[in-house]
Amino acid sequence: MGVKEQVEILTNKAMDGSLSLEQALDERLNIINCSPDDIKRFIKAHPPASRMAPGIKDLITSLQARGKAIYLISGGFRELTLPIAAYLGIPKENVFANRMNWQWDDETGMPTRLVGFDMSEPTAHNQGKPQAIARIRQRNPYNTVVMIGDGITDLEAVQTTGGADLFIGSGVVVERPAVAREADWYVYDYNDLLRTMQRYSVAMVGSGAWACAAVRMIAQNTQVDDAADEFVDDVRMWVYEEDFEGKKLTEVINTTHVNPKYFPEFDLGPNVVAVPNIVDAVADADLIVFCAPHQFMHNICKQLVGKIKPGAMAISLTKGMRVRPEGPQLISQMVRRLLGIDCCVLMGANIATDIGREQLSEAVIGYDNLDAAQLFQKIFQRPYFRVSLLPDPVGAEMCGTLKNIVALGAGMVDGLGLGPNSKAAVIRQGLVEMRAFSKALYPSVRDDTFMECCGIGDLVATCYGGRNRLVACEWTKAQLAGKPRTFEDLEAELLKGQKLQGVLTSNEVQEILKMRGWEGQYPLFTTVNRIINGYLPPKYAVDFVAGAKYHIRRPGTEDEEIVPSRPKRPAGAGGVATASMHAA
Ligand SMILES: NC(=O)c1ccc[n+]([C@@H]2O[C@H](COP(=O)([O-])OP(=O)(O)OC[C@H]3O[C@@H](n4cnc5c(N)ncnc54)[C@H](O)[C@@H]3O)[C@@H](O)[C@H]2O)c1
Ligand SMILES: O=P(O)(O)OC[C@H](O)CO
Repeated sequence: MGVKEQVEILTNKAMDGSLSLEQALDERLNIINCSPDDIKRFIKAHPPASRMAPGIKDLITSLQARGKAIYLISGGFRELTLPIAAYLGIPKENVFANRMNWQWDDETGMPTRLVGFDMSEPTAHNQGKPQAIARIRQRNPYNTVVMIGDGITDLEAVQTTGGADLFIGSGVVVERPAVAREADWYVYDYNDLLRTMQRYSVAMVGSGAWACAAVRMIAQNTQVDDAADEFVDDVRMWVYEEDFEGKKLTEVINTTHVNPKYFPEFDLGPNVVAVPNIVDAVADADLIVFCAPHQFMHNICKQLVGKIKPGAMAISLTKGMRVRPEGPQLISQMVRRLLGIDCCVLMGANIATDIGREQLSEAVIGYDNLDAAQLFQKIFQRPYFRVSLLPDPVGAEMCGTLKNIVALGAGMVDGLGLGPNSKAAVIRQGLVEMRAFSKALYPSVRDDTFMECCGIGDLVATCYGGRNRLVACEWTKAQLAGKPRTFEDLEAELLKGQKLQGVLTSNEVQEILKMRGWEGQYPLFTTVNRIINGYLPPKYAVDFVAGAKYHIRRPGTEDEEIVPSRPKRPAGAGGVATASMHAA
């Protein structure tokens, strides 16, 4: 009988429990009696790939992709187990196996002859596997440890206090009746495990330009079918139903895979399913992406109360906030409050059409729950869309909200026909006020967040290429031409159904500034607000310090009136500040 057969017999005796592990090791030592070169030759002749049970590599890859830690605990030898671990992508610090003790050559310092085993390794003894698991648990606060194996010594892992919580017996290579009898679950094919692992279903709530660009990326990611696939292919998208050229918009999207009204240039993908009923759209979703204009979000959330799958997680891409008598509320806070689920945010310099064109863009996921953030990162990350994680969700969302006010100022600069220096001044002051206001409301907000793509990055992109900038620019030109138009009118004409966030946000933020007596500390925010409400002419966009110095007076009427802060100076005509007031 050859060495291989003799070792196999001993291994089987140890695995079916008829020989103690210590005895089996001793006897193996006598049989093997190998040198380091013998081991090298063995590994070369029998590379790890040739020694794998079918399906095990895919199973491990898939578990790791879900963030599960994998350990290899073996009664075999470390020298032979490490190459297998490397092949399976298991870090060597996660390997427990027996260590060989060598005789060393005094001259060369090289190992020459096997002389025994390191008996301090838990795997050198019976009950060694539960001991190894106990060590793992001491070092890591895992909630659940599952042992998968085919031997009695693997089964012991679950029969001992402090060991594994569940044992899955394997009959993939060899079936041992005692193991099959006692296992919590017994499989003959690792693909059975793979198939039963949870896959996450994703829903998008919203169907405007950014919602469509985002769902297109998600659908590209969920469509990938490989061992690491964690997501159901189809993505359900709630569409606020409307007619488009005589047909229902949802029908048009489901037949053409394009949203012709809000994102006309781009194919969303065959796996995006437009759903007109919001409850149907999210009912089965594990991951819910909110991306609707902020003014609709409260009504949206109210419709979903009690309709969300237990354990679902959310992310908000919406930029804006809500102001209630009891104080401000960010959209993610509203989702959390009304729906009782975790909600991260995704914020960045993300102009929808550029992302549709697959131009490089950056975003952060602001999170409290790292596991949720990592899952969401997987559904958004594309080669052209770099997503990083930021543990400051409030800071990120405040950036996304407030930059829309600054973008109005930047649009005014453009409408006034001024150049980059003036716009830079508005952007710089805007960033200062964004940071100050965010920290004043939420002291935990981090300074560094404003240097991220959700801060300065988004501010620059929006002030040069956003819709708020565009509409404010045209509004300013109309004012200067003496043919004033309203923001609503220009929004409808220029954006064709898309929604501006900046004007509402400016009014919402100004309400907070007024309530707290902070207007003077935020001259750009205050001046922009006064301009869009007709109290100051657009030229104050670059003279915001002066613009904010006017007091608002309520002379016994509901109407606000702007007057200069220094009463003796001459005022302009009527209640609206003019250039002559500023000259004062
Ligand atoms: N467009 C962008 O480039 C972009 C980029 C980043 C972030 N955002 C933010 O994403 C959010 C969503 O913007 P968008 O670009 O996806 O939308 P959008 O402005 O392009 O479209 C408006 C959407 O609102 C929907 N709608 C209209 N009336 C509604 C109602 N009563 N109730 C619910 N929905 C209604 C429309 O069907 C449409 O889907 C906003 O907060 C925006 O600031 C937009
Ligand atoms: O087009 P805007 O002005 O709504 O801005 C779009 C995005 O917020 C840019 O990141």
